[in-house]
Amino acid sequence: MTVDVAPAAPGFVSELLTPGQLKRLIPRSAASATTVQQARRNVRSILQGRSDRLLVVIGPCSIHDCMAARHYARRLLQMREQWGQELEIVMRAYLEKPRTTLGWTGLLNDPFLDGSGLISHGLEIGRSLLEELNAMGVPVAHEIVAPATMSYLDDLLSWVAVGARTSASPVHRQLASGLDMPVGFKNGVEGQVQVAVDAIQSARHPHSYVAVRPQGTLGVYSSLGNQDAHLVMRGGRQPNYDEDSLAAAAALLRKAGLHEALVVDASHGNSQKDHHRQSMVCADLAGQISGGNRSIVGVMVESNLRSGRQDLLAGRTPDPELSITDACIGWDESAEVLRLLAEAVRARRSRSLQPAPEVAC
Ligand SMILES: O=C[C@H](O)[C@H](O)COP(=O)(O)O
Ligand SMILES: C=C(OP(=O)(O)O)C(=O)O
Repeated sequence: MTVDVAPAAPGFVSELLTPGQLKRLIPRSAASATTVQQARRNVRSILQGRSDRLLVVIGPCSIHDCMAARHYARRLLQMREQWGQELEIVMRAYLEKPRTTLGWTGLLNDPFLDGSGLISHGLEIGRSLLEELNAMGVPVAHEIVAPATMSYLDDLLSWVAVGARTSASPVHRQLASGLDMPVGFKNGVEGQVQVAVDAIQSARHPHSYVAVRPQGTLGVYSSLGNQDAHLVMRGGRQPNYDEDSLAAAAALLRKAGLHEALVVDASHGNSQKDHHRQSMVCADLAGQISGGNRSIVGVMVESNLRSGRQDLLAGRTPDPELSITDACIGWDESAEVLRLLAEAVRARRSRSLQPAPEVAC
């Protein structure tokens, strides 16, 4: 939903707390800090090939109801425990949405789902939720849409995406170069992979750029470069999760001197926005992984408590368990996808434990 009544006059409408003030108001607890630090370390090990587990970023396309998000997280925690040997499960807790044209832009921007755009409330509600999820032991993922809001949330995030609409953005690349967490750059909406490879190369280098300081003023930030910037294959006009497309992407990474680590998004261009296809994409990826593919290091899934999506209608409270942005797979299907991916990791592991076939001289 967007504001359909133009304001009387353009201009600033309210003050925001500074990032430092919000972090003092809603501090990161010791339990949360442990969740974040462990998850970042685990994801880095996977991306760098030091762990043979699979990163799985799974959860709602967007969060619009905090109770439902907590409920989802409690279920996901059980999955994290059940499949911890095979999977590093990180919850998609996206609080901002990039839109192709118009539409609801996420809990941070419009927490009351009515176009009132009370961002100051959105930041407080969003930060509290992320703190709670981490304190439960569930690490979270987010997409960087508005660079300025990252300084309000960065200490609570274990993985972030730069989306298909922003991988080419110099500002996002610079910001990624200074983040202390793995950043996945998605291929472009039309399916262009090179733009994300270029982004990774840029983000791995040091940059100097204008950034929001904890005190809320602007400053020049000098980054060291982010060695955990990596590629996310999300499809475009055509899916790109098949063996040939992934091999072509791995070749582009190799050519650029980058490690061949691929996270594959089962949704978006890879499902052609039909949520039912996500399980099929995951089954295909599970087959590639079981077959020994080591460049697939992660999978993304859009999943919610209930399958499908709903329109956000003025004056009607939406179902808390059903997506108001992209359609998602429901809980049972999600649990099945996680089982399948975990088994694929086991199969890949057992392959590498088998003695190499004898070669006749
Ligand atoms: O994942 C969410 C959507 O794909 C993204 O926000 C764009 O959505 P839209 O094309 O409906 O605007
Ligand atoms: C917008 C998203 O993805 P993409 O950038 O791949 O369209 C998303 O994951 O919410």
